Amino acid sequence: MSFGDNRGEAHAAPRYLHELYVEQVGHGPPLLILHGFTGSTAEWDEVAPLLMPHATLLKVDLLGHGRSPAPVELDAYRMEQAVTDLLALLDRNRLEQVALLGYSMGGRVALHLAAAAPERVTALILASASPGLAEAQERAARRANDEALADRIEQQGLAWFVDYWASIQLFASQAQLPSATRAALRARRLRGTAHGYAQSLRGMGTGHQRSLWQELPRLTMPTLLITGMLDQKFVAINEQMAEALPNVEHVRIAEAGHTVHLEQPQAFCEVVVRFLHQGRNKNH
Ligand SMILES: C=C(O[C@H]1C=C[C@H](C(=O)CCC(=O)O)[C@@H](C(=O)O)[C@@H]1O)C(=O)O
Repeated sequence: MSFGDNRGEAHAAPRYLHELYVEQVGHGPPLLILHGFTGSTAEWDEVAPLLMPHATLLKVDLLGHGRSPAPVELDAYRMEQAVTDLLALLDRNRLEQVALLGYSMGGRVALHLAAAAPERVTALILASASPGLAEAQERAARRANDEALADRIEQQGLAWFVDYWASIQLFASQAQLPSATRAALRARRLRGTAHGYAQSLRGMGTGHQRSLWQELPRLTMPTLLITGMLDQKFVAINEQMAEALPNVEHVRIAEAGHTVHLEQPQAFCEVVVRFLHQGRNKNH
């Protein structure tokens, strides 16, 4: 399967458009929101009520997650295929343009969509995201790590992986969350499947995508980068992204780590809503 050069067109045919699970709620201009690895539409449960009065939320379960399928073929998970299916979803909903919000892995998908079809994206919100790894050697090493983890997910099973994943350093700040919040996150992750997560990692993992660092300067849509101050790794990545993006604001949220919308939902939504209204005011 061949893909376009990502400059406005992908040659892949929409393959999963009718199988993607989509929820639409809210009132206002459309906001397509994309969850992170091990997430789903339920990822937004804490923030949807705060965002719904300001936007029509188009929540999607990416392949291998939530109530969307987990195909066997790895090409299904490639970023270019995800972009093609999401653009077809917008077409089906007769949405010429949307604002786009992606968290972590969903932010990497959002960046691919914005790079492939910038004319479709009125505003880009990236929460704890990255444009991938710049160096081929980094990508190769990450692919090897992700492949090994994917195999382990399938060998050790879902419960093992969910507990392992919650324990990684990147999510250390979540230890401060109420136990009920952590339990709800664990329950959400357990509603996925070991196969779906493993396949997503093999097809859409950080090491499997191309680097989008060189594409950032041509993304002229208003872009909001959100990171948690306690997530030093992604604060640093997003500071570098902000240097390359031409129309960008980087907001660092206090007392939050990687999953800002879970750790500081009110602050997260205030920043998102202000940014969305700013963009609308400029267009009128
Ligand atoms: C562990 C690293 O990378 C992973 C961390 C975050 C991303 C993600 O989507 C996590 C969502 C969540 O569980 O809340 C994930 C991704 O982008 O696919 C990364 O693999 C790291 O140290 O970079």
